[in-house]
Amino acid sequence: MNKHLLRSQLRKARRALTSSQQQQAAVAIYSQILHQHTFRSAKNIAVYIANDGEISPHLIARTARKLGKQVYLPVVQRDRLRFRIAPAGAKMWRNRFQIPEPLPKYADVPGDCLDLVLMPLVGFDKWGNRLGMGGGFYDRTFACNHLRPKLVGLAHHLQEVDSLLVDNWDIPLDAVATDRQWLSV
Ligand SMILES: Nc1nc2c(c(=O)[nH]1)N(C=O)[C@@H](CNc1ccc(C(=O)N[C@@H](CCC(=O)O)C(=O)O)cc1)CN2
Ligand SMILES: Nc1ncnc2c1ncn2[C@@H]1O[C@H](COP(=O)(O)OP(=O)(O)OP(=O)(O)O)[C@@H](O)[C@H]1O
Repeated sequence: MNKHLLRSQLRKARRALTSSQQQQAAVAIYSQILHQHTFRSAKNIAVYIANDGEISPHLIARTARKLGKQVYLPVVQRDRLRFRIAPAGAKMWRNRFQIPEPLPKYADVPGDCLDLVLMPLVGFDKWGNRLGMGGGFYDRTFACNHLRPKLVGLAHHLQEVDSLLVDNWDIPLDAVATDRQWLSV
């Protein structure tokens, strides 16, 4: 199946989850991540604001701050992402995709300054290939091999597919955390 069709089907399935399913999934994924060495050892962690039925990392972000970690959110700059410090209750505006971003008064850094990036995804397979929203933002941001942080996709289990078609610009994930399992690649 081509990326376009698969993307629209998986997005539809994700959006069809009820709010109680979403809440349970957010708790489940939080419990998964909390025990992982990649999370415990990370000092600078990027999360995202859930959109379009994505699994929400808000519980992870809250605990990360309590543990003294610095939490960042992606900001869209031209064709790639930078990561802006997002303290609890940070003031936000919406970007061109209507996703909230912290205001520019908070400092931002390039992706290679982070230890761990929790990434939204539309689909994934057991080899850590990732299907995103189609903008190529994460792929461009982490195209450079050296100094790449740990990239961990967060997903509802229904976002797993047998195998994704891989393009040469696709950057594979180091792991995928779902509401049911932790998959190290
Ligand atoms: N929560 C979240 N934040 C994120 C991403 C993401 O996938 N999820 N991104 C990951 O890259 C970046 C933004 N990329 C995005 C790319 C396309 C669409 C999107 O909804 N496209 C709509 C059309 C929206 C419009 O143009 O107004 C669509 O395809 O229906 C959203 C975000 C940065 N922040
Ligand atoms: N490193 C790169 N250099 C130039 N163009 C790129 C690069 N990575 C991705 N692209 C472009 O981005 C477009 C979208 O790629 P793709 O469909 O794989 O996005 P995605 O991974 O689903 O989205 P996202 O990373 O935003 O979640 C492609 O048309 C591709 O040409």
